[in-house]
Amino acid sequence: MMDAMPLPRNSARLSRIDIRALPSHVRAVLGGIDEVLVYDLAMNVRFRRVTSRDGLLLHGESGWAEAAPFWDYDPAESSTWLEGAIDAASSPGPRLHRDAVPVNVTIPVVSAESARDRVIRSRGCATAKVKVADPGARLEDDAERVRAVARALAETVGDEGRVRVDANAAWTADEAIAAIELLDEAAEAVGGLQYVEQPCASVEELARVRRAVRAPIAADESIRRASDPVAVARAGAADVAVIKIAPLGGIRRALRIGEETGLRLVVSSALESSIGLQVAVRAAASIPGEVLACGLATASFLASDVVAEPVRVEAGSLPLRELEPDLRLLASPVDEALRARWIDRLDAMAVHLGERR
Ligand SMILES: O=C(O)CCC(=O)c1ccccc1C(=O)O
Ligand SMILES: [Mg+2]
Repeated sequence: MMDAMPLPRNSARLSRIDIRALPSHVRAVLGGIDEVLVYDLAMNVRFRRVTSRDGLLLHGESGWAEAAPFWDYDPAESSTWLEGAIDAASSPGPRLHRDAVPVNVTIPVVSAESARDRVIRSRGCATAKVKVADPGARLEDDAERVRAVARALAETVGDEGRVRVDANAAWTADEAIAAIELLDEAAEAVGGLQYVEQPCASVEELARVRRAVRAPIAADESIRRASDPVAVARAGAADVAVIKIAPLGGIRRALRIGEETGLRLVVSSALESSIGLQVAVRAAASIPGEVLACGLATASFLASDVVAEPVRVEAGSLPLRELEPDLRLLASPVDEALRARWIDRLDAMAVHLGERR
């Protein structure tokens, strides 16, 4: 008889890649990886230009991990995501210092009313990160959204409420200085902005903005997409380092970079499935001492997930869990063209990784 368990609604798609059929240079890079899957998930919100997520899930001696570089990352840049996933699936995990990690609720570019709603339904997050400066968005709408979020937090968690914003490098230095002044004021109900993430693209602009505004500055793209991820810290251009585990090459490499910056750390997601999020939770749980709320509460942006029970915020934190993909999803395979694209991409990433080793 066929498996009688019904598939979840809005089902994710999942397919297997036969490792034995891969070229030897790819198999050499994969090392002890004994399972490679391709997933394809819809998102239920537009996040910048991203409306769906697809990627690879890898299994090895230490469990499951994920490599899901966005399609605008070239093979060289993407190869660090693969490196990190192979490392996480193959190496013993880090020493853990806590069994749950505080997280921020992430507020996409939505109406003020919907933003308020998201804070209230955040399952106890005292910190909110508000996306601002989306292409085509108006600063006044950003300010209104920040104000709604700050007020909702002040009402629900009082003094513990924190609001940070993320501009994804959209502003010039002059635009940033003016916008931050306005948004800092909009966050008045929680005492102003906790920090502004990546207001401008370059380290020089960040440094200039940091000198000109009250709010602290966090670096994200300046770390995650830079040839020298520590340069922004050396230049005195940031107060906080946003650490994305997958693009920075996995738990150990990412945390080493974080430590080298000497800045306060926030571990944040790259919109991974629950498998990748759980690797990032493990990384955040291994940071000794205080951690700021991490940007890992993004599973709710996925319309479906690759595990039977997606990671879920509890009392403002994500608990540590061991997760594995729901293999029943193999009954709804990804498009063959997408699977072929990932096989090609795996090859291209492996070439870069092989050369670096
Ligand atoms: O940090 C968060 O709260 C959520 C993650 C997030 O914002 C993000 C997710 C995918 C790609 C880029 C970013 C970003 O921080 O810019
Ligand atoms: Mg960011």
